Amino acid sequence: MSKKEIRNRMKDQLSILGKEQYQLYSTEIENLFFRDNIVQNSSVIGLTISTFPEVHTKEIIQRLWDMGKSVVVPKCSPKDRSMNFYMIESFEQLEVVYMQLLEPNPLKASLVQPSDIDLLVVPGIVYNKSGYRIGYGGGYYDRFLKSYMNHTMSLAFECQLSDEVIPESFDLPVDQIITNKQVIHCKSNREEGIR
Ligand SMILES: Nc1nc2c(c(=O)[nH]1)N(C=O)[C@@H](CNc1ccc(C(=O)N[C@@H](CCC(=O)O)C(=O)O)cc1)CN2
Ligand SMILES: Nc1ncnc2c1ncn2[C@@H]1O[C@H](COP(=O)(O)OP(=O)(O)OP(=O)(O)O)[C@@H](O)[C@H]1O
Repeated sequence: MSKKEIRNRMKDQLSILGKEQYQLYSTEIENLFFRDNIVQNSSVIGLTISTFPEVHTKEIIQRLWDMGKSVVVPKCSPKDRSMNFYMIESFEQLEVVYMQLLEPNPLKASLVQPSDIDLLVVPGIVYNKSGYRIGYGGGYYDRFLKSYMNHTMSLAFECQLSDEVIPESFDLPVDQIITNKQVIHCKSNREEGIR
């Protein structure tokens, strides 16, 4: 199956997830996220503002703020498919300008260098256990990750795992995936050849 077919099939599967299950699983992932050592030791964390059926992030962002951590979110540049991360202290610093996604308003938020982001939460639609993923097809994260050297992690519903994800030359894997059931250490899976 092609990347596009795998992506579309998963989108269909996720779209029928009931709101209650969506909330329950998202909260389970959120709780595992906050128990994680890397999360606890990171002060600046990059996330996207989720839209259904992505694992919820607004609740996570609010809890990070409550803990005194810094939250940075991406603004996309469609012309060169690059992203810049801005620090937000409130959801009022967000606006919709691109693809109906909430992004930081650069007039209301400050730009942060990638090297200052301790942990980056990478969005996606389908993942394998070695951390390779299929996203929305923009290639934004594939490009960004080339020069991002700190910790990476994805949040996913257990049903988003599939061994059908075959990496292409430009794909870069995440270090860890947190699902509603488990924490997957992708780096060691890659070393052991587990897909
Ligand atoms: N909530 C959330 N925010 C996010 C992401 C995400 O996955 N989730 N992104 C994760 O990367 C970035 C935005 N990703 C995007 C990916 C694709 C397209 C886009 O233009 N898609 C075209 C098809 C592109 C193609 O075929 O090459 C389209 O849908 O028409 C836009 C944004 C940043 N913000
Ligand atoms: N590092 C890169 N440099 C240049 N082009 C790239 C790079 N990475 C990906 N691309 C291009 O971007 C397009 C989208 O890539 P892909 O289908 O892997 O996106 P995705 O992983 O689903 O999206 P995302 O990374 O935004 O979550 C592809 O056509 C690919 O050729």
